[in-house]
Amino acid sequence: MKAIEARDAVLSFGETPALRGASVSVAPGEIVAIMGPSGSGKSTLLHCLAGILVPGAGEIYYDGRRVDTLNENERSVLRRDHFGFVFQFGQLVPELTAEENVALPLLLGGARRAAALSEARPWFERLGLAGLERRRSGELSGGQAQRVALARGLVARPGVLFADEPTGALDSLTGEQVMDLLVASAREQETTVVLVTHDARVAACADRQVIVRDGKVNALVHA
Ligand SMILES: Nc1ncnc2c1ncn2[C@@H]1O[C@H](COP(=O)(O)OP(=O)(O)OP(=O)(O)O)[C@@H](O)[C@H]1O
Repeated sequence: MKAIEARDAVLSFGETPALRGASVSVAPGEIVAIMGPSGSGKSTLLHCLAGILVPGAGEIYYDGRRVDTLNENERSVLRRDHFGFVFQFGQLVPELTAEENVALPLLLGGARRAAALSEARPWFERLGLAGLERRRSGELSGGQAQRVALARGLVARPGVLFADEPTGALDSLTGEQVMDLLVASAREQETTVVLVTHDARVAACADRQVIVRDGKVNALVHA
């Protein structure tokens, strides 16, 4: 199980400050929800933790390793080999079948096609998607597509799963089902989770909630 941490992260987009010294420490195997008003810096903090953006000041650590000092290529290898991602709109590759989408992180990690597909397939049963393996994303409901995206985020057993509004495009019942599956699967494979959400019911599924305001993590709520 792996820890992820931001220490005093500062980041501006041009003149717009997005993070003004944001610190958050997520323990190995912990599920943390990042809440806060629109524009407060939640996604920017998630992107810094995930090595997508590099803060102008401050430090990011994954499993005790400094992330923000890695170069672009090193960060992209780190993301590929250690992190999983789920976004608001599943962002499945439309040309690929559902099972090929799930297998994608394994293929990018160098697995052979047959091995990757056979690791991808059990996820369909596990997430209630049996029979949909050969569908393309245009032939899936929003909830089904998001479960495929969740399987893709977890298939390579990442150290950390980053989820940015994973239920934001779903109705509340479907969102609840996706969250239940996310939490159960992450716990089962001991994946640490950093989740951005506006939805208090989604955040309540986490072990702990942190609130971002004006680019700082300034309140802690224990679930
Ligand atoms: N690519 C960008 N270019 C310029 N400004 C940006 C960019 N991304 C974010 N910002 C600005 O940085 C600040 C923080 O944005 P961020 O997306 O992190 O907030 P958020 O809390 O995730 O918002 P929301 O809940 O609305 O998604 C905002 O003022 C936003 O306008």
